[in-house]
Amino acid sequence: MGFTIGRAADLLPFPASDTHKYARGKVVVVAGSPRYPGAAVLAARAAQRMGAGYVEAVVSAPAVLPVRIAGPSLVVSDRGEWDPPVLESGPGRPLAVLVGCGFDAAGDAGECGRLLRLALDRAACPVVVDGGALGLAACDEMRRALRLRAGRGVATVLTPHAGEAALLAEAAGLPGDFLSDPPWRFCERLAQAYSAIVCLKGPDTFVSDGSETYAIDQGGPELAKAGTGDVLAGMAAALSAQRQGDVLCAVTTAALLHAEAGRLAADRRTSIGVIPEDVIDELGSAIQRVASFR
Ligand SMILES: NC(=O)C1=CN([C@@H]2O[C@H](COP(=O)(O)OP(=O)(O)OC[C@H]3O[C@@H](n4cnc5c(N)ncnc54)[C@H](O)[C@@H]3O)[C@@H](O)[C@H]2O)[C@@H](O)CC1
Ligand SMILES: Nc1ncnc2c1ncn2[C@@H]1O[C@H](COP(=O)(O)OP(=O)(O)O)[C@@H](O)[C@H]1O
Repeated sequence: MGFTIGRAADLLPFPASDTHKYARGKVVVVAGSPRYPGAAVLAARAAQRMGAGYVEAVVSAPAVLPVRIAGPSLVVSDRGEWDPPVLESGPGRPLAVLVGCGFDAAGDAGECGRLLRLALDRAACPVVVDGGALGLAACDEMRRALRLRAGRGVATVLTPHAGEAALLAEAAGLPGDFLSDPPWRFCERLAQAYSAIVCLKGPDTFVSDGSETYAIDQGGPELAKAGTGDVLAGMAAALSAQRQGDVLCAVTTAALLHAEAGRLAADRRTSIGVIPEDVIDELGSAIQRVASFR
């Protein structure tokens, strides 16, 4: 249940001296919407800071230029034209897809559903499903798609907060008294029901693949601010790309580093003042601190 800092330290993706950008992992971030463009920037930035060598942001048409300006090192494209071939990690070229941060499932359900479906069907690599895409994943059709992915041996990660987790539980027909389970058990059962790795976020965060479950309790209330979940999702996608053989531990390591970065940001800004951008800024110091346990 506990996840030691030493274990996280061993998973840190320090680059080899002869590496190149693709070898460090590519992350495709399909995120944002006309209503929430900022979520795409937070997630993509966090993926870069978590070591991904190449981050592509696939965003709504009106967001293309603003996202390019916010992140000149991001490769930005229009989601309306997103129709990728099979997205596969090549030899020495790991890949992961993040889908859903800043999706506006209420205003934009058709297009968001198309993008989620494309990500799940075409990505023969880890897919992290976050934000507005979680509500769209809460149905039998998507559960079947996740089961198929698990059967093909590719990991899917769901990152719900308590509200999104309740939607997923209800759609899977989990018992009405389900939320009275201890949260680690709830997380484990969600993972089983969705054939996925579930990262159940909250004051304590639990990460489960349905049989093994880890708890991260280092996070503080400075993280309770809109946008920190987008940061965690970007980090989880980057580490999942780089550690494809152990996505459960990659996501747990992301949650641990996220908590550490929040703490370091609070030391500087107080738990009142921290904003999600500060968590991204402190990620390097969090990595250094965790690396000292190697
Ligand atoms: N800068 C941005 O562009 C941001 C975009 N965001 C995105 O905005 C989209 C929609 O977010 P909304 O703010 O509308 O929806 P929320 O995800 O905040 O809320 C959806 C529902 O869940 C409930 N809920 C939220 N957190 C909960 C918790 N911890 N425990 C129990 N219930 C909880 C809410 O009351 C609401 O009914 C998502 O795709 C999200 O990723 C947010 O991440 C915030 C920042
Ligand atoms: N009181 C708290 N203590 C520790 N961590 C928290 C607390 N409240 C929220 N968090 C963390 O902050 C993040 C919030 O994610 P989420 O609710 O998805 O936000 P958003 O969608 O606005 O980005 C999660 O990683 C969660 O674990």
